[in-house]
Amino acid sequence: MKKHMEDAIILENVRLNPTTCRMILQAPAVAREARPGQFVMVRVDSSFDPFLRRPFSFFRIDRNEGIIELVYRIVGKGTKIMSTKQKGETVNIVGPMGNGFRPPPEDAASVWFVAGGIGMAALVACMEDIRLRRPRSRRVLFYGAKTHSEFIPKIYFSSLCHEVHYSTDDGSAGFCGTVLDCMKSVTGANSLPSYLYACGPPSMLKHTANWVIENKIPAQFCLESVMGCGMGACLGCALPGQVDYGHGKTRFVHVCFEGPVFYPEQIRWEEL
Ligand SMILES: Cc1cc2nc3c(=O)[nH]c(=O)nc-3n(C[C@H](O)[C@H](O)[C@H](O)COP(=O)(O)OP(=O)(O)OC[C@H]3O[C@@H](n4cnc5c(N)ncnc54)[C@H](O)[C@@H]3O)c2cc1C
Ligand code: FES
Repeated sequence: MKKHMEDAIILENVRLNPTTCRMILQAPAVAREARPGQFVMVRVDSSFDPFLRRPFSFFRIDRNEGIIELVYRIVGKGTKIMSTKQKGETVNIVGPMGNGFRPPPEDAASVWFVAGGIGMAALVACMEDIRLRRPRSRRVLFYGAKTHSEFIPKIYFSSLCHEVHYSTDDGSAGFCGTVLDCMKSVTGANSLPSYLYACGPPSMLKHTANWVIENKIPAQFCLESVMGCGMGACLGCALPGQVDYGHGKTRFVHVCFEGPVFYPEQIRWEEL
């Protein structure tokens, strides 16, 4: 897949909640190639400080209009600078990077999406895509966060799924507990999903992976790791896992070019 570098024009950059922003970018070259689950590397400032580009998933993609959207949580220097950018300014981006989500089988009766915190940023584009590709599948979202103020507004996802279940660690909204416990609480043994997509913090993914493997549910997981180059040069994004290229299995997977989307069997979760 062709990658592009372009100066993307900021069309909007607004807060969705106290710690999360949404940036809309006019980026026709990247948008043309982008798929859900892939990401862009953003140079947050032309001053080269911070020096390394930061990776962000495609939150939404509009190929016809040449627009991509990012939803990002402010956690450090780079994202703080991003949050100060104004409409009309540009940010240099490179992408699309990574493999992206594959669609579920044609006959998948129910597809579940499990989002933990800012992991939701990668799943909205996936839900939108599956709504178009598999209109007969029942789409159910489980959305967990530490506390209610971390949720992004439901206007961004409520029309994409048939059911939404919220959970918070502190009980301030929805089910009180983890998103996996929330899933288990609404699931009888007879109503397991045909397919599952997940994105969130490592501990959430780990527990969800054990659960899908145990219940033989086909799934894809979108993972994060701290990235240097984002394009396979530095090997800094390695995680314990295995990819079979037909001549023996590897011991590590590289999130930027073999991921960020993996089948649960490809990761050594116990070592994460
Ligand atoms: C493929 C991919 C897609 C991503 N998509 C999104 C997204 O859509 N929205 C979003 O908000 N974030 C996303 N992230 C995480 C995002 O890239 C980091 O939060 C960002 O780079 C932090 O930059 P910073 O300069 O603000 O923080 P820094 O000052 O670099 O770091 C602040 C803190 O964040 C931690 N951190 C830095 N990078 C990462 C990382 N890659 N993963 C986990 N923790 C990190 C650091 O260890 C440190 O504790 C994604 C990461 C990857 C690898
Ligand atoms: S971030 Fe450099 S190889 Fe993946």
